[in-house]
Amino acid sequence: MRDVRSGGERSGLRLTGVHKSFGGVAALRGVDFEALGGEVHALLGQNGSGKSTLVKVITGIHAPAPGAEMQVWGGPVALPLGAAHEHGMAVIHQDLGLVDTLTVAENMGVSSPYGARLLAPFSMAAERRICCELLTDLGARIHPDTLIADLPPAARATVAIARATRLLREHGERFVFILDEPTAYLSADESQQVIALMRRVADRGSAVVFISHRLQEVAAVADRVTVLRDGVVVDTFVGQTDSQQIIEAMLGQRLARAYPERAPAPTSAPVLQAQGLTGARVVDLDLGVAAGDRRPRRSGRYGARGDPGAPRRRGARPGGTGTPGRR
Ligand SMILES: Nc1ncnc2c1ncn2[C@@H]1O[C@H](COP(=O)(O)OP(=O)(O)OP(=O)(O)O)[C@@H](O)[C@H]1O
Repeated sequence: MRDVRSGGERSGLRLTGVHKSFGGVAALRGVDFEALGGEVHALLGQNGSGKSTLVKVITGIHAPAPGAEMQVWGGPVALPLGAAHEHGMAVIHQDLGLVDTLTVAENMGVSSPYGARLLAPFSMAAERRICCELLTDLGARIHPDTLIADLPPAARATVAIARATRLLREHGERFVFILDEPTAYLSADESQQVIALMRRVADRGSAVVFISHRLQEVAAVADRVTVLRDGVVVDTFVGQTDSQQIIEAMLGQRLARAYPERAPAPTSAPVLQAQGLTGARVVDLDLGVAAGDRRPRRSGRYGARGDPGAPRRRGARPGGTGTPGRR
């Protein structure tokens, strides 16, 4: 179902009529998007669907074509936006941007208003106190003198959000956080903790935009899901999300068509068979291919690109997330 009603007073971020092209490539084509305070709003789409471009328009990195409008907490803002943090908005990127060799409090200090102004007096004691206050507010018990390098991933994400809050609250009390694939390289346990963190942030009144390719996580936390396809918002799902519907919206076709049922396993004898193959990217591989096979039967570890056994490259999407990539 498509839902374009304004959230009224709860509207943390509202964009209408966003178009953005790069030369001949139309990255966004008339996008409307709204994130409400108190909600986690997942922004989904296949690679190249326009998610990053939309975030860059929101944060002022890209200027949209004339005609686009944006409101933050109900107040109109001029586009292209100047400094997003002055409007209470922060993007938390995958790498979090923390300095591993500094402590939690020092990281907060680096991006504090004092840090930014450089000339203003800086008190480490005050920084520690503020740090504890912000972390406690996020429900975290992290000592301000802990080195970032010694923190587990979910705690680091908490510090990144606390640090952003440190800066944002200079400009207001209500915030919009955009988390760009924060769980992409985390284990299931760690991801759960980051998801719980997002929930807490939203429950404290902020609008949280969650960009992810992991549909199970989206289903676990999102109050609304907006799907972009080829630069167009094709659907917004409210409440309980049905992964199949979301995938179909992302693909633009029924799943049955996109992934037809596999042909029954061939019964004929293999025309090619190999056992115990080992090489640069293959370990003890048994392989059998029969006439009519769509996929060879195999066992052993196979390190080819795209295979679940392959070492994951940075930037590659983990397999088995339920999200089909563009093929
Ligand atoms: N700076 C740019 N110059 C030219 N084309 C661009 C630029 N940025 C994005 N595009 C194009 O705009 C379209 C949308 O890209 P965008 O990066 O916004 O998609 P995305 O949904 O964020 O993808 P991903 O999940 O891979 O990050 C793509 O066709 C992309 O190639």
